[in-house]
Parts: sequence; C-alpha cells; structure tokens
Amino acid sequence: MQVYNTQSRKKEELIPLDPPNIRMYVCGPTTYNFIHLGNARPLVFFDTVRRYLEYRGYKVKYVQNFTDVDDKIINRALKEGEEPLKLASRYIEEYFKDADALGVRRADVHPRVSEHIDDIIKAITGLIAKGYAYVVDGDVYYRVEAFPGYGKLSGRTQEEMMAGARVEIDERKENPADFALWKKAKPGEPYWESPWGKGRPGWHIECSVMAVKYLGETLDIHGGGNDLIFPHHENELAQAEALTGKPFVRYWMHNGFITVNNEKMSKSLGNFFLLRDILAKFPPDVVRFYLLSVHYRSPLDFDDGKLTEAGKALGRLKNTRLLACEFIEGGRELEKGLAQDAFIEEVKREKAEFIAAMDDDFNTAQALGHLFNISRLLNSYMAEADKHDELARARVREALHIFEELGNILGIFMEYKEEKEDLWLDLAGIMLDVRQMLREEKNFVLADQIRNCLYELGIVIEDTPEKSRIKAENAPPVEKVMEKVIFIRSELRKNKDYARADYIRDRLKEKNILIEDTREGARWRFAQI
Ligand SMILES: Nc1ncnc2c1ncn2[C@@H]1O[C@H](COP(=O)(O)OP(=O)(O)OP(=O)(O)O)[C@@H](O)[C@H]1O
Ligand SMILES: [Zn+2]
Repeated sequence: MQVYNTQSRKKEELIPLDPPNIRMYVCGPTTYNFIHLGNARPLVFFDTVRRYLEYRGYKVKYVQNFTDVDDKIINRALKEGEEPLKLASRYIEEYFKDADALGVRRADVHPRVSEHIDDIIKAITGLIAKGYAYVVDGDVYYRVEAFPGYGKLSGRTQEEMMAGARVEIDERKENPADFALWKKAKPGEPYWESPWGKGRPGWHIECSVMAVKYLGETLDIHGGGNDLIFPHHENELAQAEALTGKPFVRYWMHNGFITVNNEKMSKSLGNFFLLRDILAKFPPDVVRFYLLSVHYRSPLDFDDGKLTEAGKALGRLKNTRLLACEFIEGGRELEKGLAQDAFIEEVKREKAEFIAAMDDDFNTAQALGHLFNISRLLNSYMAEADKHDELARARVREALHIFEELGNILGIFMEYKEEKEDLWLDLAGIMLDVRQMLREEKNFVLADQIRNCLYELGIVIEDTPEKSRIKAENAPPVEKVMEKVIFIRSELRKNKDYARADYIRDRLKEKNILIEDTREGARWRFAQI
C-alpha cells in the first residue's frame, strides 16, 4: 500500500512499526461551535482510512482529540456568559450527534485537553529540563533553535518561519519563531496551577502529549487538514521528538480544504455551512459520497449543486443494490464455485481494481468509478438473466455481496430509514397523481375514495382548474399515510387495474419503500439502504 507522506512529499510503502497494528491520531475540532462541512472532510476521510485498513487486515487504534481549552473557546464563552469548559463540553456532545449521523465510527479514545493538564505540565517540565523550553514571567516557550529538525515537516526554513512569526513581535521571546507551551492566565480566564504559576497549555503541546500517552512514542499515521501542517504539526513534532528522542510519526497525512469561493471554509472566517444544516437537506451517505468523490488531497469547492449531483449518482448505485436484492429474494445459496462465470470474473476484476485504487494513497474517487462499473455489470446481467434461474440468482448474490462489501468501506450504503419530515407529502402526492389519472378516465368512485382517505388523514385537496393541491394542518404519521396508500392499491388490484397498482409500487420504490404482496395482503417496509 502506498501512502503520500507530507514530510517526504512522496508516496511511500505503508509499513507500520508493529504490524498488524496501526496507531493513528487525527486532530479533532476546537469545540466552540457546531462543526461545518470542512471539518466533516477529515472526519469522513480518516473514518474511511480506518475502515479500509481494517478491511486489509490491520488492527487500527484510533485516537482523536478535542481541543476544549483554547482562546477561541474562552472568547466565545465570555461573550455568552457561560463557563468555557461547559461551553466546550456542550459542543462536544453536539459534535457526536453530527459525526454519528454521518456514520463516522467513534475513535477508540477521544481525549480532552482539560483532562490531561497534569500530563501536559509533566511534559513541559521535561522540555525545560532538557533545554528545549524556557520560562518568562509565567509563560513557557519552546526554544526552536534547540531542535535542529525544526521545519522538516513543513519544509520551511528557519528564516521563513521567523519572518512569519515577526507579525506579532514579542520582546520576551528569544526567537520570534518560539511558540507558547504554557500561557499565563489573564484576569477572568480559566486557569490551572503549575510550577510557573496559574495558566493553561498552549495549543500544540496537547496533541504531542495525548498522542504519545495513548499510542506510544511513534505513531504510524498522524492526520488532519492542510492548515495544520504549519505551525501545529511542525510544533507537535518538535515537542514530541525533543521529549522522547524517537521519530514521532511515520506517515503524515493531510487532507485538502473544502473551500467557498476558493477560500478555506472556516469557523473564524465565518464562511461556513454547518454540517447539520446540510444533513437536513441531504442524506448522510450522499454527503459521504460527495466528500469521497474527489481525492482527499485535492481541494473541493463547495456548492449545493454538486451535492444534488452526488445524490443522483449515489441513487444509481443504490438502485442497482435494490434491484439485485429483489432479484435474489427467496433464492438459495449454491455450493461454492458453481456460480463462477465470465460475469463474476469481471466483477472480481473490478473489485481488484477498486482495491488497487485504494491501495494507491486512498484514491476514493477512482475506487468509486469501479463501483459504478460493477453496478453497470450487475444491471446488464440482471436485464438478460432469468429471475427464476437458480444459478443466475446465485451469481447476482455473489456480485451483490462484493458490491456491498466495497460500498461499506466507503460507508455509502448506510442503513437508515427515509424519515424525511415531508415524506408524508410525497406519499400524498402519489395518491393525488393516481386520483388525477382516475378522474381523467372518469372513474369517480375510486377517485373519491382517495379524496376520503386523504380527508381521514387530515389532508384537504384543493382542486383548481390547472391542478390539484394538498393542504394539512399537521403532518400525519407516515405509517397512517402508508395504510391508506396500501388500501388504495388493493382497491385498484381488486378492479384488476394492475398497471396503476404497479405505478404506485414504482413510485414508492423511488421513496425507498418496498411493497410485498402476501396472501394476507400487502406489506410495506423501508428499503434497508
Ligand atoms: N475547510 C476545511 N476543509 C478541510 N478540512 C478542514 C477545513 N476546516 C477545518 N478543517 C479540519 O477540521 C479539523 C478541525 O479544525 P478546527 O476546529 O480548527 O476548524 P476551523 O473551522 O478551521 O476552525 P477555526 O476557524 O477556529 O480555525 C482539522 O483537522 C482541520 O484541519
Ligand atoms: Zn493536533
């Protein structure tokens, strides 16, 4: 497997320190707001990295921190009159709601800065003792000149880094590039006691300390967004290696930005779209599909239209999955090997290509292309094959199994109910369309029955010369609406109007609702997709 390493600026063979274990750390959010779509990119991408590494047989230990002590949190808390730690912890809860909704698996450990102050103080004490840090009036700074490797991750020279740091000249620092390990508390700020007085940790030290604590002195993978390469990760590296004398990270991985008008989407710039607002409009697997449809190192400019397109594209894959599920319904598993044929061979070739793409620095965009190829193969096979042929069903079953296995690595075949708030409206719309058809052919008895059904649900039809509209005071529960839809469909079937009954079935399928006709009557369920 090849992984692009930011530090060497090239792809390298992935060789973990202690195979099959992989120790992975990703910088999490500073929790003073809900997360935005930009923050969701590393979340979904590294979740996919983790799933794929596991698929390839690695045992991944994954740590993701929360920065719950920070200037931005304190400022926000002061403005809102809330305890900073309370505010941060509130947003951590909200973070989990969003991440869970996106199908992002929780990390093995989610350490918080506020719970590791003692470890941090110990680390800073160690750095001072070794000559890598110095105290000035209650502040502690890292002495970059003491660490010859400073700049090796970002590739910046000492001069460049000093030039960057000169913006905020601080006479008390030995070198403008020196950075804070400990900050003396200003009045009104939260603080902890330390050998240097009341204060709190700087931003960078937390990750070195928590990463080493939970994963050991050398990590296999350390990730985050591009913005973290300098100074955050450069500083993490300098701190950790100065302390342990060991290489801190074997592979540094950084994702490109989600941008808005080519500018990084960020909380501080204020040009962000909250993930939860996006999830109110688009299903979570569509958001995942969208984020994974571009290589993780490339920038991705946000626009609503692309999410809509992603929804359509993913819809094609899901439709294949649905058709294949239906095709094999009731079929038996055949003995291994019996199903082998050219079709299965081709599907397996696409699977191998999918794996090759993911092995090449997690090229999810290419991998998705191979999923589409499998989808096309399945569709054309099913179009030709006989649903009652046991062998054909076994082949579709095997291809579907591969299709799902690969889709699940990307997390794009999520199991959720289509619980859109306005699903009832879509269902009532289907009834309205059927009623219109019936009226056109002067079947007023059934047309009126539909009107009555809707009326019982609290839905009123307003007929205008051009078209009919529906109105309801309150949204009726989907279950109740479905009862009526099923009833109307059974009336149609009683009248031997199978074409219209099938029309309803097809329209429901578009809404992820499957109808099954049994001897006791029709049953419905949400497609498990
Ligand atoms: N626009 C973006 N695109 C991709 N990744 C991002 C983007 N913004 C932030 N990230 C990543 O999200 C994670 C959490 O970042 P953080 O909480 O600092 O977000 P932020 O919006 O950049 O915040 P701030 O505006 O306060 O700097 C980090 O790994 C960061 O690199
Ligand atoms: Zn970090």
